[in-house]
Amino acid sequence: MAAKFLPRFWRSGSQAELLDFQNNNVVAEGKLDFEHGTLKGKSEDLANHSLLNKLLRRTLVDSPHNVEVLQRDPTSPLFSVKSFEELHLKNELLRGIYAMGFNRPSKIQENALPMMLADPPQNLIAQSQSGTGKTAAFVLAMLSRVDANKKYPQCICLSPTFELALQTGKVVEEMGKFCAGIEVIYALRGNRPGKGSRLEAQIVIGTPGTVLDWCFKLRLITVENISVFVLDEADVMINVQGHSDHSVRVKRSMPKSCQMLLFSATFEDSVWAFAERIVPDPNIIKLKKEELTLKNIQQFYDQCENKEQKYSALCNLYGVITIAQAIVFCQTRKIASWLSQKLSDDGHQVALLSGELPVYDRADMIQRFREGREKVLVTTNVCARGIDVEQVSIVVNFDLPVNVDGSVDFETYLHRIGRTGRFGKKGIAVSLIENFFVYMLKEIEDHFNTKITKLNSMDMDEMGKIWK
Ligand SMILES: Nc1ncnc2c1ncn2[C@@H]1O[C@H](COP(=O)(O)OP(=O)(O)OP(=O)(O)O)[C@@H](O)[C@H]1O
Repeated sequence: MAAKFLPRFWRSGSQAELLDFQNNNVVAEGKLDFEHGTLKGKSEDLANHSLLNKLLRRTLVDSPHNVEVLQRDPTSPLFSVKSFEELHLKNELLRGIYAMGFNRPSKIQENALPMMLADPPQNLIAQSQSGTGKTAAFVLAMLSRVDANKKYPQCICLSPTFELALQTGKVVEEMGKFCAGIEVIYALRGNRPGKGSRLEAQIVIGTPGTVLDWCFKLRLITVENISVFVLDEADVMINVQGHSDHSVRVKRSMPKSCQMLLFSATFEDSVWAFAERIVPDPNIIKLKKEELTLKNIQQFYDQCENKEQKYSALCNLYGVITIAQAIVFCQTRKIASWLSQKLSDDGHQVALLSGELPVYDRADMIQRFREGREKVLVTTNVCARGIDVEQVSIVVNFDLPVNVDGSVDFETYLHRIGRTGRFGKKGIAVSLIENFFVYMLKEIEDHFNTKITKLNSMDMDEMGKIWK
């Protein structure tokens, strides 16, 4: 079955790559799916962050918080499982899960899986941060519900972009590798089976516009046969123009008996309103995000005359920060590339993580950093948001984060710095401030009720103290 299980895709001649997941060879190319919607600004950032997280994630994120469960029928008993065996899965599926190295369900899976696999099927809205096991959970639900003997689409999974759809497909491929006769097909731009052709794959993964076309324009999918409808990355989805409407139209065409599952990493009101349009009578599962804190972080600042003096200060710091690993934050791409170039020209080894880099190159860069092959990463907010590089011990603010009106962006300050002191580890943050902006430090101290200590980067003895 493994060979038959390769993704089917018709080459479109654009840029991204579709891999043959068994052999890791490029079997096709494509591009981020802009199709009927447009991906720009915030939505592109969100989709890229999500993709980056997926590309980089090797293990589960362990949340310290408890799962909150709201049952559609509060009187029915609440089941949770501590092992995959308790779910009475097909043997070949269990083999697939163990082959992936999963020993036991993640926190969210403990509650979500019994609901998702219940008979009669139950609808679910689940929210938890990236990396907590949502994808694995709904892939398992799809694989356990399909009938391998029936050669037509039975599950639909909507993803916001071409790339994210491929990532989900990769999990289906891996988890289902022992499931004989189950196939997945990608409803993505560029992949166009002829009108009237018969689809044999049971699982369809695609972007909303193309799935809609396959259901109604091309009549490749008989909607009455769909028993599981998954909408993944709802928070990214609603930010792509056109995707919400297309998703709602696909959903409306599903039979009443179809199980509806919706997942999101965040849950603002807009995501919630959208979720309610997609999923009737839902059970709801939420897992709080790990909260960032400045508790374990020593904060310093050095006051400088201008950009050049900030640069000298950073050079003086270089020896100290490369004892560990550091991220240097700049306010704009332009400053980030100027800085990394200047540091390299002066013989310092640094890597530039720029928003101009394609996502796969960014992932490579972050991976190199994680492996310790790069010691200093120069970047901007946009690029680094949402990426956790746990071993970072030092954050340097080459520029303090500010909002468009010039006021301090406290949230970004916390996000930049909060990452250094995670899991109880000690972190160090150094902000380089031009004279005119020193007042901002006081605002930060007041806002977080914290202390930022003055440092003189010209005094090497003093610099050594930051590690004490
Ligand atoms: N029960 C489990 N045991 C061990 N590892 C798991 C388990 N479930 C998922 N994983 C792994 O943890 C990582 C995150 O899981 P998954 O991708 O399902 O999370 P997610 O919440 O969907 O995150 P994202 O939205 O970023 O994809 C993946 O590498 C996945 O293989």
